[in-house]
Amino acid sequence: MSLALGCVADDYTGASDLANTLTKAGLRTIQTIGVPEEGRALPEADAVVVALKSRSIPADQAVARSREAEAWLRARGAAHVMFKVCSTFDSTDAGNIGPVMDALRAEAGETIALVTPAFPETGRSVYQGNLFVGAVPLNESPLKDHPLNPMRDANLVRVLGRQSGSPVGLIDTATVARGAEAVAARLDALAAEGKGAAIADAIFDSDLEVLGRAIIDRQFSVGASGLGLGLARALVADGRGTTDAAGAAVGEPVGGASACLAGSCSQATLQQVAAAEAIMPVLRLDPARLLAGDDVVAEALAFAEERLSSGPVLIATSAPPESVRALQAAHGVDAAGHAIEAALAAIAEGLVARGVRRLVVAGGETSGAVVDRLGLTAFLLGPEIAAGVPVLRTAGRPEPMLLALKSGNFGGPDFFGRALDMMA
Ligand SMILES: Nc1ncnc2c1ncn2[C@@H]1O[C@H](COP(=O)(O)OP(=O)(O)O)[C@@H](O)[C@H]1O
Ligand SMILES: O=C(O)[C@H](O)C(=O)COP(=O)(O)O
Repeated sequence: MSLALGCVADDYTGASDLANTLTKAGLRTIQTIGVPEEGRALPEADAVVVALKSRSIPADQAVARSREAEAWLRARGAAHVMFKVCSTFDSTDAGNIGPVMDALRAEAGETIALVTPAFPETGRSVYQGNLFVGAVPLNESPLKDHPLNPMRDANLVRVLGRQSGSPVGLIDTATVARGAEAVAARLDALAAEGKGAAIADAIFDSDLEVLGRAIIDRQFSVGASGLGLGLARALVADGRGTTDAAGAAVGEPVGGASACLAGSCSQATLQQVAAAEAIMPVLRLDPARLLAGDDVVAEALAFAEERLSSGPVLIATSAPPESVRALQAAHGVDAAGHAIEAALAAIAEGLVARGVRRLVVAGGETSGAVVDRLGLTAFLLGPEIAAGVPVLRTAGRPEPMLLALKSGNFGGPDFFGRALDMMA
């Protein structure tokens, strides 16, 4: 395997989001869960996205796991490694974007890293270093109420500066408009000033193409799917991609039952769960009962068992911000989050034991818990369900499954039905 591009992603939904973008741009891409075991045979690919569940763990653990993934990618020919973070820069002042960036930049032998979470296809843009979600700054968007990392500062130069051990500069939109050489020159100038990172403005895909061209021959960058698009288009333009990769099929249909799980509490997921009630049985779990020790998992599996032969079901813990805050006040943010993730993962395992082979999961941390519990190790990319959300086919599992790992903020109100239709 000689990779054109290697990516280390800090959560599983973000990994599949990026893998989808790279595939559409013409790179044969596979997503692995963690670093593959030594000697593990993988399909031929131009790019590999190594998915880690490292966004919300202690920074030192995130750094160690990211280093392992970066080394595995370099050993397979990846000249450029991109650290994939959330398009809404999901993180806290304790990390992990800054600490992981600092470590991987050092491993790459670079003095500065270009950083941008811009992803215009989903309404993420960066202007004067400020991240916008649609028309509003990050700190006025629903991300201000995220259960694990509420985003309360839109200025990424400040946000990353609080996380990184090195000063952070800005590559503004006027510089980007002047083209790749101007961006490269600005990066070098900021490095000469002692900056270790530069937030790059980007509003349109054309800006991301400029950024991709500017850094494709460097060794390291940090971004979301938008920067992945820019890098992929630069590689394909250089003849280092495979133009027939877009929309790769997922092979033979997969039989069995279908089910959906939702742990995301994003505004988009709340709307999608509500809309799903019109097309399938929906069970809304009470996390307070779960945390009080009631066997909510058994109740959920009994609910599913009675209905799976007739069609898909949706099991959700998703709740509005005020309910989330109340539960967290009573039990703690991490304790509540981990308990709910573990419960949804146990439910997923029970669903598969009851014949589910097509599974839709809403939420990044939720997807990580579910995929790890099911012991899935790699995915092939299928068609796109919604911007940033592809159909995934398991690789290496004796009996294949189809999954959709939906980033909390992605997809329209009809997402669950649309995903199941595309998997059928
Ligand atoms: N009703 C709830 N109250 C509190 N926390 C919840 C509730 N439902 C889910 N959670 C937790 O909120 C977090 C959602 O994170 P995640 O799955 O990454 O979703 P997103 O993709 O929207 O960020 C998880 O830790 C999950 O366990
Ligand atoms: O928004 C993105 O860039 C990715 O899809 C992502 O990282 C989503 O993370 P989430 O936790 O599923 O929102």
